[in-house]
Amino acid sequence: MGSVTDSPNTEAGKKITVIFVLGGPGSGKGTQCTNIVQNFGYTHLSAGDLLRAEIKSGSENGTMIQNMIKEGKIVPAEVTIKLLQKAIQESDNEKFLIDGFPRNEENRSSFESITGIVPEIVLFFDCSEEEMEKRLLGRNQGREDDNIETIRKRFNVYMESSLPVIQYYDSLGKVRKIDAAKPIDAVFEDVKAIFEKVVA
Ligand SMILES: Nc1ncnc2c1ncn2[C@@H]1O[C@H](COP(=O)(O)OP(=O)(O)O)[C@@H](O)[C@H]1O
Ligand SMILES: Nc1ccn([C@@H]2O[C@H](COP(=O)(O)OP(=O)(O)O)[C@@H](O)[C@H]2O)c(=O)n1
Ligand SMILES: [Mg+2]
Repeated sequence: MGSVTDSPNTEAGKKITVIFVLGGPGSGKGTQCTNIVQNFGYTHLSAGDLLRAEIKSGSENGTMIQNMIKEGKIVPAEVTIKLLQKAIQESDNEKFLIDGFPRNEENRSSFESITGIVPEIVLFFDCSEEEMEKRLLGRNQGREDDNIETIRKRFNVYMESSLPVIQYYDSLGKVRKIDAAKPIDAVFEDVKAIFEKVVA
């Protein structure tokens, strides 16, 4: 599992396409991934959802993950990558949206060295902190990290650790930046224009 093979994007014997979906907390990553799945046949893998499911499953890492999420910190890459690999291997699909990952340099470099997978493109949902804060406070999904104290910590982590990853992919010409401050439908119009150009 997870071995690097001759073909860069091969996992568990199948050729796969990966698109990373990045942007600040509350920028609309999950919302737009749902739209993309319905229109373009990708499978949505949210790193945050996989980590929250791991807590619920009673896994031995559950308490550690829960504490990290409450503090807005990034869980060690090894843990998140195992969950992503398992989800990829269990899926019949070959096209994946990986949402909320990689969130720091350790996520990025470990994923690349462990799986050998490089993203086709990176979608970047660009939104002001003020708008993201408003959305997170109104999200109403009962998340323990959607409170103002943790939100501020998540914004700091985003600025310090996640933006440099986006800049790295930008230097490789992979980033497709989207104005995420617009209404959901208008953002999706821009997303569609990008996907219509992706050769899958
Ligand atoms: N373009 C938008 N305009 C207004 N609200 C939005 C928009 N996109 C998403 N939302 C809302 O903002 C909240 C955060 O969206 P979500 O997709 O969960 O973001 P992320 O996964 O990036 O944290 C949700 O309540 C969602 O319904
Ligand atoms: N690659 C990742 C993604 C999320 N997480 C953790 O999960 C939390 C929630 O991530 P998420 O992607 O569900 O959050 P949103 O950006 O959707 O609001 C993060 O604040 C981190 O604590 C992580 O540790 N590593
Ligand atoms: Mg999300």
